[in-house]
Amino acid sequence: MDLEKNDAHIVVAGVSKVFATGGGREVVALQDIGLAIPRGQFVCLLGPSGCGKSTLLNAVAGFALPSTGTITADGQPVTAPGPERGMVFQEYALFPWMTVEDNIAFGLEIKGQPKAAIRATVDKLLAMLSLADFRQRYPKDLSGGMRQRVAIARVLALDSPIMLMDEPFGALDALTRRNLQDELLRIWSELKKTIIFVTHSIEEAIYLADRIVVMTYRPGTIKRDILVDLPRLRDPAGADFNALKRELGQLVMEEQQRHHHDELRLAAVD
Ligand SMILES: Nc1ncnc2c1ncn2[C@@H]1O[C@H](COP(=O)(O)OP(=O)(O)OP(=O)(O)O)[C@@H](O)[C@H]1O
Repeated sequence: MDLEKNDAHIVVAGVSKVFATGGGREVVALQDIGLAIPRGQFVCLLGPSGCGKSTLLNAVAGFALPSTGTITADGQPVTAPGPERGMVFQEYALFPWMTVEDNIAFGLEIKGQPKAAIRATVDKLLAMLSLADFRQRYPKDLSGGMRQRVAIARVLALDSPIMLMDEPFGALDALTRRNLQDELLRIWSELKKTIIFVTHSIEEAIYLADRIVVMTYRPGTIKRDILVDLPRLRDPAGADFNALKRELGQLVMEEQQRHHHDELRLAAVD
């Protein structure tokens, strides 16, 4: 384990996060989370609403630091957002007044890169994400799937070795979602990123991940940490896929029920 930790790209150690919710009440969103993520691993955080997936991702991103515990990326403590950790949100965080190419170029311009280098990177990413015909469009004139391609290209432009993705495909229809999952797998295997990907969807987690971390509902802890060794591209209709889907379904259902009971209890108190 120590060897694994020394080699890990991201290390989360003893992380807890407590939110004060007013009236002296507290929510323990995360409790004693420990994870060592090797370079290049594709990790999915899976669990029902409220189990702390986004809280954990935001802590790794440096947006909201843990109450206790430490997170390191490449051996460096995470104390703020940084260029080595790119984030893709569910809601496409694009600038509506900028074209596709300007959205992708934005981070590079901030970094002060020369114009020719920016142009070369943008062209490469437009081709990689099949956006070349859309470079002059504005976000409002794009479908949800296309917008999310631009959001991914924007993070890739910064060349972050770590990609943090918070339900990035949650708002897309099934077909577009599968297309983007396939694109992401292709990009991941080509660029060798380390990815932490939050999802509610068991099928999405099995389709994408090397490793699935199932979380418990309040306090958010690690319920199960599963390595997925099914060959890629995975077949959602396959027997092994479905056996794992059933196993994970059971685990997630238990936590969903705890969520449900908690809501009933809180409603009774109010
Ligand atoms: N800023 C905050 N203040 C108070 N409580 C919070 C805050 N952010 C999150 N929480 C609580 O912490 C718990 C974990 O929330 P979090 O959003 O991380 O869960 P999640 O698993 O990502 O859920 P979802 O899938 O719905 O986004 C929830 O009970 C939530 O209500």
